Amino acid sequence: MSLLKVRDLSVTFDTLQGPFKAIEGIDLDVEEFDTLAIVGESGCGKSVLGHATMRLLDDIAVVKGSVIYRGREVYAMSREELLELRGKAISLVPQSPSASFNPVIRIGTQITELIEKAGVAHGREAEQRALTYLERVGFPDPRAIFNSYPHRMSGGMCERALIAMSTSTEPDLIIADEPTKGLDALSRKNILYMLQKMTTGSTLIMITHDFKAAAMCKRIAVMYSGEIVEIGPTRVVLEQPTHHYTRGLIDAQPSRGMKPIPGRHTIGSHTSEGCRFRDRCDRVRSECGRHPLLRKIEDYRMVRCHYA
Ligand SMILES: Nc1ncnc2c1ncn2[C@@H]1O[C@H](COP(=O)(O)OP(=O)(O)OP(=O)(O)O)[C@@H](O)[C@H]1O
Ligand code: NI
Repeated sequence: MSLLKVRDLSVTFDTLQGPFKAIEGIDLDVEEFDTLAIVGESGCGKSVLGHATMRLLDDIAVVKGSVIYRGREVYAMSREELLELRGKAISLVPQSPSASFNPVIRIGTQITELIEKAGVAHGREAEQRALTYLERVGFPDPRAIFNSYPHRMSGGMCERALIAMSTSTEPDLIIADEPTKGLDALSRKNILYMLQKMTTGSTLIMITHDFKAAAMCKRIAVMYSGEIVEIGPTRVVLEQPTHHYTRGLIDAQPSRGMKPIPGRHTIGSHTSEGCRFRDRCDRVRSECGRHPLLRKIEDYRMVRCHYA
């Protein structure tokens, strides 16, 4: 049984300009101890997918489809079940540390509270656990960090504390949203090392722009304009991308000369039929006027292109 099973998931936001479809037709299976990177240009729906998985989107989001965690439908869970899911089973490391830490409450107090709320430990024991996790993420003086305020810490330190907090309840699944965003090269390397160490023994979904970060995951899913366009083992996908968008993204990486993908990433306006990437694709043919399905091309490998 998959740990997480997403079926035909779509999210539409009700906006002043009308309905805005952020993700559509997402199918995903994540096995226990799997590590999956989700990549794609800004606005393609990565964070929306992460939040929808935990039923964290607000009411203006219309969610269709299904998210099944350990055989249970997340969208049919009671309030209590949801609290348990978010407190203990799945942990989201949000895109900006400032969104998860209150700047004026000591780091230690916040981690301790989370541990207590999840029912993992209480009082002194919870505090001790917070200290242990701060130590595990490499703070040489965990007590000093425990007593610090988030607004006084650097981005890299905050991200590290966030990883300590998110793993302190020992969740089965960790969804890390852009853990290396805005960090310098050294902090980035540290955070990736830490994330890898701290998620050993759990399942990880890492949302990222950074292919170096993605490379630490066993599998990679590439999203374009609200859809998954390619998914497979990371090494194979990065070495032999089949979708032209994946190829474009790889060539746009700094290590590959930052060659930009021509054209603009259109999001949310999927009124027209056909492949969403066709305006930017250099092998477009008449067939591309038909919307391609995500289809299997090899074992464990799927792509949404008529010509792959
Ligand atoms: N609450 C909301 N209301 C309306 N639109 C939203 C809302 N949240 C997200 N969106 C839109 O949905 C689309 C997908 O957003 P999302 O944050 O998932 O992108 P992303 O792939 O995570 O991008 P980034 O890499 O910049 O974080 C964007 O166009 C965004 O503006
Ligand atoms: Ni995002």
